[in-house]
Amino acid sequence: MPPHKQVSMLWLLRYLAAVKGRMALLLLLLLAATACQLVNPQLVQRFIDTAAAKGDMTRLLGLAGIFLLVAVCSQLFTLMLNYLGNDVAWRATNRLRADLLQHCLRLDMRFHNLKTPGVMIERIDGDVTSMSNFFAMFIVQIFGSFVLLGGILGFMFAYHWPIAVAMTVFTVLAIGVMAVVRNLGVASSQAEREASASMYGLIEERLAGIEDVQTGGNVPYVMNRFHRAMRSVFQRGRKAWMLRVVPWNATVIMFTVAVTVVLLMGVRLYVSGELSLGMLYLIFQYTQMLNEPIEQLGNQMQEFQKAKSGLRRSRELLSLQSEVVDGDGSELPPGPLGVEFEQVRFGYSQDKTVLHDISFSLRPGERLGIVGRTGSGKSSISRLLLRLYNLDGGVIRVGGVDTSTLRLDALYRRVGMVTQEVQLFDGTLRDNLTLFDSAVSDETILHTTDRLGLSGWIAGLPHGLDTHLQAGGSSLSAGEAQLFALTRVFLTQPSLVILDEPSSRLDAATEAALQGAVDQLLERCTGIVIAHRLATLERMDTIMVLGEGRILEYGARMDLARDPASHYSALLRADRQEEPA
Ligand SMILES: Nc1ncnc2c1ncn2[C@@H]1O[C@H](COP(=O)(O)OP(=O)(O)OP(=O)(O)O)[C@@H](O)[C@H]1O
Repeated sequence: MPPHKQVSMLWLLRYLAAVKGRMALLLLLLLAATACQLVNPQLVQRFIDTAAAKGDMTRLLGLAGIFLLVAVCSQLFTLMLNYLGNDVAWRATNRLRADLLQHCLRLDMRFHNLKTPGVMIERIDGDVTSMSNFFAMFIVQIFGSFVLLGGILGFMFAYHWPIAVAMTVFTVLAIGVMAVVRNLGVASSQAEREASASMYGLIEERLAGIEDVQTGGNVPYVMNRFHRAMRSVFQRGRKAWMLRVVPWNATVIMFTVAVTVVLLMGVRLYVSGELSLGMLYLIFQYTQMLNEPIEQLGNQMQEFQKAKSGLRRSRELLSLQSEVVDGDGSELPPGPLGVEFEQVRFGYSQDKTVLHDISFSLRPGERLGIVGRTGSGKSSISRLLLRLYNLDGGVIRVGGVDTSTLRLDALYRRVGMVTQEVQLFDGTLRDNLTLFDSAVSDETILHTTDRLGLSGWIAGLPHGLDTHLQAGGSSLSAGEAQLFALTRVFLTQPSLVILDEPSSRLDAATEAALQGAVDQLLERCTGIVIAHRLATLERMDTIMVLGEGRILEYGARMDLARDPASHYSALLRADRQEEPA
């Protein structure tokens, strides 16, 4: 969407529709508060005129009593209005936040590769927060301001039309000026939000890589970039603020002129005896009161400008489509799933092909080991199998079904993956193992860990399954994280499992435990193991050797191992020579 394209506000109505009952109550309260505001000056006018005419004391006391009652009610209504306005804002914006997050979670990896988490936080929360006041009060206050303006001018026309005409001219002019200048700040407000999104991105990125920043002595460089980001936020923020306050300043000047004109007209009429003192007060008071709805309209225009850039960005985000589209099939055959790649071609960007013409086929229950140098495309194969990206060409079939025709959840239910990076969530070990699925009982977990030979590890933790783990992955060592990830996948009972092996060396005991767990896992499903250590491949049926995105070799492991001319046996020889060292 081009940055300056007009954005319709109508899609927001969807969010307000959910709170329409509360909105109606808000409008009722507003009408009641406005009525109180209009009535009170008239009570004072009568009070002044009665007092000036040395009228009845009981009537004066009565008027004072009613004035007090109306003033208290007006205050109460305003209080309730504020409360309800905030309530509506939170309800409506929380829905929008949830929609944005859900949408982002479904967007493809190409999108996520380009955005840092900091930027995403700003877009999901920051932009929406900038709209919250707009949600709460915009419609209500715009409506309320017009009702109040209408009421004031209506009464004035009933009392004295020339002054009413002067007030109307001023009101129309003031609103007209605001309508013309209201769009001034939108582009700069958007630029301000963009600058602040990249500042959050920078903070997040650097904190995520805190170890590298500290050990690499990069703090001055990071601070330098941070200062530049802050300067950009400040400069853009200042410009946006200045452009936002223009409408407000314009009306303040016009208002001062209007009050002077109306006051002069009123005083002249009072001196000539055409107006009572009470009426003079009423005219003065109503002219003063005009300021409030006009200022309110100005404020709302400012909020509108702030909201509009957030709104535009949220709308833009919501209109992005994931390149990976859910298919409509959900049927995969029972039992271990075969895998077939047919002339698969893929690149993360247009200009570089990472996988060329990859074709192979795995029978259900078969175990494939993939080896190859760093960057040869091993992990990319597993990402494609899980449909994290679309293919540039070819077909991938799982269980004989083209994965692009499958529903993603149907695929993920049957395929498990253990990567080198294990993501932990803030919660107990149990929650992390079951991914918050309370249907998995403790018995199943313990039975599984027992089978995998991991019960000793869990028993060694301070609170067993209730041990609290921190988000990220820092509370587990590399070996523990791998054991943990295997258990997690085991519990989902996959029919096809992909293991992206850790490259770090584990101690002998952990390695033995890990190997045992892998064997157990692969016993009941088809397995693809991306191996960095050739020892892991001893239990594989088939070997694929990848080189620069092409299959250099593919065949039965035993055959390749026996053939001295094969890449695989060359790798085995190199591995054996390395070992004594
Ligand atoms: N998210 C990405 N965006 C762009 N290019 C990528 C991305 N991930 C990987 N690549 C590139 O694709 C190529 C293959 O990467 P891949 O991760 O599949 O290699 P690999 O064989 O698994 O490597 P390793 O053994 O180091 O894990 C590399 O050139 C890499 O730079």
